Amino acid sequence: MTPTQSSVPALEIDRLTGGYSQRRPVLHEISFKVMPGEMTGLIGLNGAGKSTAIKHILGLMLPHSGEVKVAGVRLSEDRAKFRASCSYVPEQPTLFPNLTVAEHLRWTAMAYGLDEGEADRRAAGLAETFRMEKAMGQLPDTLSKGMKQKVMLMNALLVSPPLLIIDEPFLGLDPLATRALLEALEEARRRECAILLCSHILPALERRADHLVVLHQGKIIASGTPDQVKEAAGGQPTLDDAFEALVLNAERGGRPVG
Ligand SMILES: Nc1ncnc2c1ncn2[C@@H]1O[C@H](COP(=O)(O)OP(=O)(O)OP(=O)(O)O)[C@@H](O)[C@H]1O
Repeated sequence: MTPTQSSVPALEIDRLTGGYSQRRPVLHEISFKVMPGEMTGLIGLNGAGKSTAIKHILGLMLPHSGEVKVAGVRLSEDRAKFRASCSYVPEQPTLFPNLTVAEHLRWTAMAYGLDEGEADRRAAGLAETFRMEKAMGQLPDTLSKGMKQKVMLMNALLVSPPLLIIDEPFLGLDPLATRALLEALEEARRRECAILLCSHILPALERRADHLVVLHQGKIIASGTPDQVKEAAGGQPTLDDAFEALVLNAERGGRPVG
């Protein structure tokens, strides 16, 4: 049987061991999948290995062993397709100093070969969603930190790739922008976009994520739905409580759960 598009994971990580040196890997045999239309939260303490995992997913670092597939393709099989299948919003916005907000969106639409009319329509919708209509003609230097982050998010959402990876999106955003982002992510999911979201703001993930992957010292110590993770942590009432219990358990040498 030929698999349909939505039966192919947008992201599949299989027993990935990796990091900055062969002698001291950061990640140890991590495995998880994100299906089209799903949102997975990747959580862990500072230094747990989340950014290192993202670098492997983006193909910026190669596995020591195991593999990463994006939309069913390994980096070594088809570099261009692998790279075009995911879009990444880093924690620190990186914008072109000489392009206005509107020009960033136009440039992204051109780079990804989007239909011009459709891209303009989506860009206008995103500007409205993020309350950025009045800022469309401004250069990055004249924008606030949160507005710069909105530009990054608008560019990623304009493309709507099979896999969208967002690192700590909530920190710089005001409450309306946070709500707008969550709505825009729901809309992206309806278009079968898979989302991997790294954040230390656990209540948002508890409410919105389909799955969670809890990383500690480069190993997955729990995974599953938010309810399964809370249950695995001894029936904790909130994800914050569950996370703390799981980390303390792992530090006492407890077995991974989930
Ligand atoms: N460029 C690097 N060279 C060598 N080691 C690194 C490098 N970047 C990170 N590390 C190490 O890799 C481990 C995982 O770091 P990583 O940045 O993946 O953590 P993180 O989970 O993203 O943390 P945070 O929540 O603080 O962003 C840490 O021990 C860190 O010291």
